[in-house]
Amino acid sequence: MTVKTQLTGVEVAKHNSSSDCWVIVHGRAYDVTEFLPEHPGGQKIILKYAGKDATEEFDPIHPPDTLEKYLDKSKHLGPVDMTTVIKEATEDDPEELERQKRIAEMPLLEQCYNLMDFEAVAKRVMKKTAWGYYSSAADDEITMRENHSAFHRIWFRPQILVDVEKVDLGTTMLGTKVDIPFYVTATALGKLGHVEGEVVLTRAAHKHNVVQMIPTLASCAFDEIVDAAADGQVQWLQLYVNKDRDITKRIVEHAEKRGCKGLFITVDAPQLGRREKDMRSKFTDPGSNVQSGQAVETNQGAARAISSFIDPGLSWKDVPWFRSITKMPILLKGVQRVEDVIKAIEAGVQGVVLSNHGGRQLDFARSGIEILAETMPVLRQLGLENKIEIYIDGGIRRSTDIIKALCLGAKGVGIGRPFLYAMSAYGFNGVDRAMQLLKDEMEMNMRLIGAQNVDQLNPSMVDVKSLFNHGYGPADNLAVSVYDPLVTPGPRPK
Ligand SMILES: Cc1cc2c(cc1C)[n+](S(=O)(=O)[O-])c1c(=O)[nH]c(=O)nc-1n2C[C@H](O)[C@H](O)[C@H](O)COP(=O)(O)O
Repeated sequence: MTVKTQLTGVEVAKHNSSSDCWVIVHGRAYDVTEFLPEHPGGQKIILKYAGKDATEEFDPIHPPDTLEKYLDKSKHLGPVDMTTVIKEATEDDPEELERQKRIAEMPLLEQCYNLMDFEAVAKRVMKKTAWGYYSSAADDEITMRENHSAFHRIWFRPQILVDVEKVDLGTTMLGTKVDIPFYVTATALGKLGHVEGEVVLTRAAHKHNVVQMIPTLASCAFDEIVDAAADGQVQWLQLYVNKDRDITKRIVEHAEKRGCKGLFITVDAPQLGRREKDMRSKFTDPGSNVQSGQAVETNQGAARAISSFIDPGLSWKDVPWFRSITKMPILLKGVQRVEDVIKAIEAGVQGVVLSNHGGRQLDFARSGIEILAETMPVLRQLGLENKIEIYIDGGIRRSTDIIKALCLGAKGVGIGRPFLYAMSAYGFNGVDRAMQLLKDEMEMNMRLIGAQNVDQLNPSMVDVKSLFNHGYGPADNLAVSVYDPLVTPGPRPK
């Protein structure tokens, strides 16, 4: 008697309704009928794949161990003979054909000379859902543009006749020696841009001896990203705090056990910002929001669909609890005014990231570099400047941005989108080149400013007179081109 070991595609296809819903992921079938109302991304996105293979849609958004971790074992139906699964005949989607043509004509990697080149290429070759999610920022995206344009209001006061034959770009971050003062900051859903996701950034960070901050909302499983690191490679954890503190405690303890050397608690996102490019993509459909039980509105985009667990009740009273559950240095990511930097010192944390989340949260929040310029003089006046490590992120696109930040007192800077774009367009080689370009630029500009190492960078080397004067501010592009050409609304959802 032959033991039936595999389901067939025909059998799975029979379970294709909201009252009886099976899907296939990575060659295995799962009964998700009872899970449907709990899915943070809504029911419709799952029902679209009822009775079918959902792997392609599942992968960029969910770490591989998601079903293992969260779907009751009784719903795991076993392997499917994939040769019996009828592949959806994808009618030739003209937009996809167009995109493939642009990929075929994309510039050679060697033709990318700076981080903005990667953005330009990524915009042309990325899937529009992915571009929409990565490039999106809140409301009119004024803060996202201010993040970079603020650096243009800072001018250098270089010193001359310094022997700069040898220039050392190295520094330490939370006690870790790094080759250049930037780190790969936490950005969610790495597999939207590249099939391997965050592990690509892990490998590039190792090659250039910089730190990687692992996002809570990574596409790759946390352990996958840690396992992809080389021996001794340093990684930090970025944490969105869950309303269920037991889950948060487990995540923090596991990260410490796996060797993470820093806990970066994101404090500027009690609710994820309203990112309209992301919302325009056809990512999610209406469905129930498991945590609050409200229906997730249509077109909330990826951000809203994956962030319903975040606790808006997080407050200063939680900091002692965090200090009680981990020995890792604790830093607050998303601090936006000097009063809160002082509170962070009083609360006993080891550092802050002056950041507005890449403009993806509160529009008209100030740039990290402007908050830094406000903060350091006050800390110096109070004799607190060495009590805490201060990082900034947002809009860092040139090594001169890094140098300006260090002149003003930052320990280092976080970089997000540029490495995502480089990865999405050219994979590991793209991120590798992006990091090398920054290193080469920085070595040259350190010579030109007259500094042999980063410790010599100081406030006298920059003129920040105009920094606080926003003038007309960055152009309000959104009013000009409301519909990003690559993310125009598709046909009305059926
Ligand atoms: C670009 C990007 C940024 C995200 C990000 C995702 C993307 C695609 N996500 S988000 O989906 O929730 O918004 C995170 C995140 O998971 N956690 C976090 O702390 N910051 C998140 N950030 C913010 C990031 O850590 C930096 O603050 C920001 O990217 C710095 O600005 P640049 O992109 O200009 O370098």
